[in-house]
Amino acid sequence: MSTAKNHVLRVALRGDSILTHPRFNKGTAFTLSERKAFGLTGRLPYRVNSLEEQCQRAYDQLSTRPEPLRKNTFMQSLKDQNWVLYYGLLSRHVKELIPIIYTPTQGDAIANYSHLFRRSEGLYLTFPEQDAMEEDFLEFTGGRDIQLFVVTDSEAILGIGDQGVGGIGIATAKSAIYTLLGGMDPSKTVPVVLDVGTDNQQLLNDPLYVGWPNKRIRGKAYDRFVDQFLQLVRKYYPHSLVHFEDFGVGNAQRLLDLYRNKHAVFNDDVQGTGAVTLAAMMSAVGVTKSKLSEQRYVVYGAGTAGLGITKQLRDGIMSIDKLSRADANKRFYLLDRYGLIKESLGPAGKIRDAVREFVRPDAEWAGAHANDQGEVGLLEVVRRVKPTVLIGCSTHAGAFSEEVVREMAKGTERPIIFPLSNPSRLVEVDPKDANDWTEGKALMATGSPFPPCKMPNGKLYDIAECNNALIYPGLGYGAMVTQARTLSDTMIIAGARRLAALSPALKDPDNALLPDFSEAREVNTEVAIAVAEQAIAEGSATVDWDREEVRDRIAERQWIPEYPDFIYDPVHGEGK
Ligand SMILES: NC(=O)C1=CN([C@@H]2O[C@H](COP(=O)(O)OP(=O)(O)OC[C@H]3O[C@@H](n4cnc5c(N)ncnc54)[C@H](O)[C@@H]3O)[C@@H](O)[C@H]2O)C=CC1
Ligand SMILES: CC(=O)C(=O)O
Ligand SMILES: [Mg+2]
Repeated sequence: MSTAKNHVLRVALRGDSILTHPRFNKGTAFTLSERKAFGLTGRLPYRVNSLEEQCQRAYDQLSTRPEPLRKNTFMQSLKDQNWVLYYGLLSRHVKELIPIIYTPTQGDAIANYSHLFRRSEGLYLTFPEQDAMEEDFLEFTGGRDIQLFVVTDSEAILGIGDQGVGGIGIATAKSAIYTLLGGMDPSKTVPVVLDVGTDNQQLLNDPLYVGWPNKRIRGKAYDRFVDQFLQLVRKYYPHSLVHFEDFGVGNAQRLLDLYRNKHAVFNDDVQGTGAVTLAAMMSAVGVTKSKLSEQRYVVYGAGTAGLGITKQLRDGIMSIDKLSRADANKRFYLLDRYGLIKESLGPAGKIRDAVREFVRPDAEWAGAHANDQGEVGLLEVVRRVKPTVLIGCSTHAGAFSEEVVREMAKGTERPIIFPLSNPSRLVEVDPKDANDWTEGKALMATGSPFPPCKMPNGKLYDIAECNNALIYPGLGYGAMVTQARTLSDTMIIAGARRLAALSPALKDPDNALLPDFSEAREVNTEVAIAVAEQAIAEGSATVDWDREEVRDRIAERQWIPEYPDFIYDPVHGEGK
């Protein structure tokens, strides 16, 4: 709740109102004088605890719950009660608890949202209520200083598809990560779900489903609804950042392109995933002592993340190795459900406009082994292309089979293999298997956490977690804190380069390609600094800081989970 130690806050609430308000509640940590001033003496047991003691107690309670989903519901109820304690606990156990409040466990919580539902959190904008959207928006935001909206329409949640209203759980989780790892003040962040219905039949059949039980709205009506929301944001919060999360493949890139020149918008699945993968790739080519432009990239799953990664790597090749766009594009081979994306898929309507730049010429594939429909599969692509890099974002578990991985290893000394699909069960290859099949030569990164692998020399190889959470809080915070008008491609590349510069593999090539998640807060702060410096350098920042003061300014402003001292002020205090 504070941005600095010994911060003082004037608060207008008292009695039960302050105890039940998660932003202001301190529970047993209210001091004796605060208890008197806020009418709490009879409402609390005698002993005053420190935050440290509260965290210890909460951690003990959490530890009695063996299953991750039960830990997740415990954390959720802690968040409903006391933000400082929730973030205090998380920040003391970052690596252990991120998988509980985020992927993979949050995916299960979202899939069970209507059954686990206890309390609403965030802004629910529902299609049939669109006429009242402005009223609902204003009622919720209540004139508060909002800096960030994290919005989803729930069509493509974390690799588990359309989750209807339950998708609010990704907006709340991504917001919490902004606070935990980026230093964003949680009272200035709004998670939003645009409930435009769902095509998930299981949810539609469920009598307990709490969302709008209707088929998903598409086309112009959908666009108008999304636009209505964006107009409100632009009208009332022109300096805010809008973070799009887990929109479907037909909308993610399209909405980003539509709004990027009108407001500071960011699509995490496209840009965040692209940026973290670029950083991991820079680190991998550092190990192989080669260049980004010298790789042959096979990207399996050309959806939102796959294409976002491809474009970000392509932009990286252009800006770092100075290749032309056309030459950089040629380094990529994309595959989707119909195999390799090549010209002849076009007439059958199997190529999305968005991937056109990366379509391979048919002539190049004359004589290739194909199925009856002329589709060329992954193994054949690997045989012919001899990729140095294989990236998975397909949700096709096990797609990188032993045959594929061994074939790849024949063509390159150190295969760079990034199976990035979430949750863990959908990974394209278990890193342990890829490690065995390549005799420890593979350089790997995954989307969810995996245990280290044993290399033939007996050393353990840590698997980098190439998840956008290692970078998006810093990208967003850097843009937000400088009130940048846009989060530009150059700001994103600056963030990715800073992340790559922190890679443990720079010290020892046997180390992980990215910093460990236990350091994710420090890492994201560095990313935020790089983004802010770039925003200032390119003139998109609206603050008048010198580049040299960025680090100090960011440190001053970051929200940290510590209790401020409260002064009761019924007239001017916060919380009224
Ligand atoms: N590590 C990270 O930070 C991130 C990981 N992801 C993960 O990437 C995966 C994909 O996410 P999105 O791109 O948002 O989904 P998406 O639905 O936009 O893309 C998936 C693509 O894979 C294709 N695909 C599905 N089955 C396939 C198969 N058998 N063979 C070839 N292609 C196939 C689909 O046609 C689609 O184009 C998910 O598991 C998601 O959790 C997404 C964003 C960030
Ligand atoms: C990590 C993430 O954004 C996803 O899996 O969708
Ligand atoms: Mg996502």
